[in-house]
Amino acid sequence: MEARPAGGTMQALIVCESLVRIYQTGSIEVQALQGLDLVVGRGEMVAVVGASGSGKSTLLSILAGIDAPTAGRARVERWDLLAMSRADRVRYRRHTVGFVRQQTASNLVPYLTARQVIDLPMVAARRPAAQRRARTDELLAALGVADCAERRPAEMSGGQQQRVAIAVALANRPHVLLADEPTGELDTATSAEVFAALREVNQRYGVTVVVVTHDPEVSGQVERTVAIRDGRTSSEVLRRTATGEDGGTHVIAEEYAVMDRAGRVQVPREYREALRLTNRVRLALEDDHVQIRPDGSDR
Ligand SMILES: Nc1ncnc2c1ncn2[C@@H]1O[C@H](COP(=O)(O)OP(=O)(O)OP(=O)(O)O)[C@@H](O)[C@H]1O
Repeated sequence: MEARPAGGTMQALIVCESLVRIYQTGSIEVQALQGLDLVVGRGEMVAVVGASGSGKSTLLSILAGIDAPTAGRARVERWDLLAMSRADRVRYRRHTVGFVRQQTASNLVPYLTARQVIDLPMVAARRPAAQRRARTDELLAALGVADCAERRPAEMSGGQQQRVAIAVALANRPHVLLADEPTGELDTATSAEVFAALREVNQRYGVTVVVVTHDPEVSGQVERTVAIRDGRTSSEVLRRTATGEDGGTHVIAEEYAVMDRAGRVQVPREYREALRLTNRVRLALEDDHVQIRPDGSDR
């Protein structure tokens, strides 16, 4: 598969520009997002990584319509997430996005079977019973949990619970599936299985998937990984498979810095430290690249 620039050649489904979210607790202000830029194309599967506190969950809550941004732009399909009424928000959360949380138990209901819990969002959307039953059977099969249909969460493994949670999130055929550390509580083998399920639904249903993860192994399985640092998108890794001279295929991963609309780029700390780039730097336009050099005027 070809690597592509961030949403470049595809129709953009999610567009965040200079997104800001400030939390105010008493007199303390926390800037969880500080001008984040992100474009996700329709049908893409993107992993979002970053240190604890970098703003990943905040981004996902905003995209899920659970939280509202303070400033900037955030659009998902036709929805402007900064200008939605309460009723819009309910409609958006019911039909446009599906959400899977980290805590396996919080995605399900202890006293409901898998079949009953997958049915719930469709009841809320007033779908006819026959249609609901068919969709439930289809999702249980697609996620490999048909044998769990009549089981309650306590009778399922963590991996099965998360696959049922994905089925719940997909019940109303959303175009976007958001998952916040869906494999955080699972062991490596089970994580791989849940991640494979996300990939499977991404390909089978064409649903756009944004998944937050701490797990580098998991993020290595998607074509595009977006790194957030201090509430901003700092870099992206694009992966593509290429055929070598020996005829074998291998994966090439290339890291890109992300430039915002104002032309700002974050220079990685290792680069800054290696060349002692501080405060002022010299920029020079070359034929096919831009050069950044230490100031030098003080030496
Ligand atoms: N409701 C809130 N009120 C106040 N501050 C908050 C709130 N939610 C998040 N924050 C702060 O915003 C920043 C970003 O938090 P966020 O949960 O988005 O980070 P994260 O990258 O998802 O972290 P983790 O990987 O630990 O889940 C943190 O400094 C956090 O303490």
